[in-house]
Amino acid sequence: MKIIADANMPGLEPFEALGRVEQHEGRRLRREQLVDADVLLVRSVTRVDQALLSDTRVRFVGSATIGTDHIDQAWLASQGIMFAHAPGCNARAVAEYVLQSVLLLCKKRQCSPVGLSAGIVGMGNVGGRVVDWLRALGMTIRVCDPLLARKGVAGLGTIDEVLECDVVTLHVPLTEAGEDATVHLLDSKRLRAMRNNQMLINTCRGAVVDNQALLALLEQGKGPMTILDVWESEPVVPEALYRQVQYGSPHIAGYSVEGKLKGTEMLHGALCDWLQVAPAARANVLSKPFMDLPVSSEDDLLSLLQAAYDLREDHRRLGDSLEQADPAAAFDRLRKDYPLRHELHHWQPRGAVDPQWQPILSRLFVTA
Ligand SMILES: NC(=O)c1ccc[n+]([C@@H]2O[C@H](COP(=O)([O-])OP(=O)(O)OC[C@H]3O[C@@H](n4cnc5c(N)ncnc54)[C@H](O)[C@@H]3O)[C@@H](O)[C@H]2O)c1
Ligand SMILES: O=C(O)[C@H](O)[C@H](O)COP(=O)(O)O
Repeated sequence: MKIIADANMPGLEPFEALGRVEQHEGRRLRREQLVDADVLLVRSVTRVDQALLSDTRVRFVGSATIGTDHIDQAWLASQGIMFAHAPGCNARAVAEYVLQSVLLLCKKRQCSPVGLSAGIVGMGNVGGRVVDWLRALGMTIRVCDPLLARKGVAGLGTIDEVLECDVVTLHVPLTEAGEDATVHLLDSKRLRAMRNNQMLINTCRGAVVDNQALLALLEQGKGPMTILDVWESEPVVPEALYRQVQYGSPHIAGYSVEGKLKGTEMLHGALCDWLQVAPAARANVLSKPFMDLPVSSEDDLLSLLQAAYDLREDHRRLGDSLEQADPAAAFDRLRKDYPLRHELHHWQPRGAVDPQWQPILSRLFVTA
């Protein structure tokens, strides 16, 4: 069996027991490279559709990502090609990014997040965790998720109610059709209704926010304080927009070691199920290193998060990449050569905990 996988996919060793693994650059993958492949494993930069797979031998496609907007699932189903992805794999990494973003923005505004309102758009794997963590931090929560509302989940608001909150964070899939389509969910009108003492964080997909409208607003000194991990024109990041946001990063909110490995591991499980073979036993988990917990202020919590991962570094690196001759290639290189970054549960917390900070810290250090 021939397995073609994205070059940025770690942890492929277990697949070697199932077939011959070849890695290729995901953004440049061509149909000719797949003609005699049986299995295709991608990340978000490969568009998987008829143009890529017609007249190939591929019968199983896996995407080691949460998002699936790059996959034409209807076409795969029509061809009887099995599809699997990795829901929730990097949700903790994204939630840690969002928590750090909230603390960074509050620090810039010289305010405390406690008592501020947080509006969460989309309450799935990531949004659900963000709701739980920001509530534990002492923020009041409003959520908009029309799909959950139709399933009977109570207490949800409308998008426009949620966009009134002090902090707005986006966690929806990118969808282009239907009444819940999310493309340009934050269009020019909705963005213009936001005040400049609000904060906006986008870690889902660039096109959920109309980037041109956002830039126009920010250039006039209006609009919310903004953090963008995702950009409408990736791998191109408009320098003007980068200069206007408080922090910007190259689509890496989910790039923890654990999140990436879990994505690959979930695909391995799905492929073994499909092949009806038992997955090989996994190696024992190593004991966890200690991390001291002197948290008695928001600054301490921010330092703790930044000891594991510092968003300001990603912002600086993205800025440097925009100075290079080919910024789009530099964007991809930043992602390919991304430094090792662990989720907080990689460490074992040590030391007395101030009761005020217990709710959030207990959530950060558990594995679930
Ligand atoms: N930046 C990154 O590295 C990164 C990492 C992981 C995920 N993501 C993106 O974040 C998205 C969300 O991740 P997730 O794991 O929470 O996905 P999920 O599928 O678990 O949850 C998405 C939620 O959005 C809701 N939703 C759909 N349309 C909506 C709308 N119009 N308004 C409000 N809610 C709506 C759904 O009902 C669902 O509850 C993914 O689809 C992916 O595109 C980005
Ligand atoms: O949807 C996701 O899971 C993330 O956006 C995705 O993992 C980003 O990383 P990439 O797949 O592009 O390497």
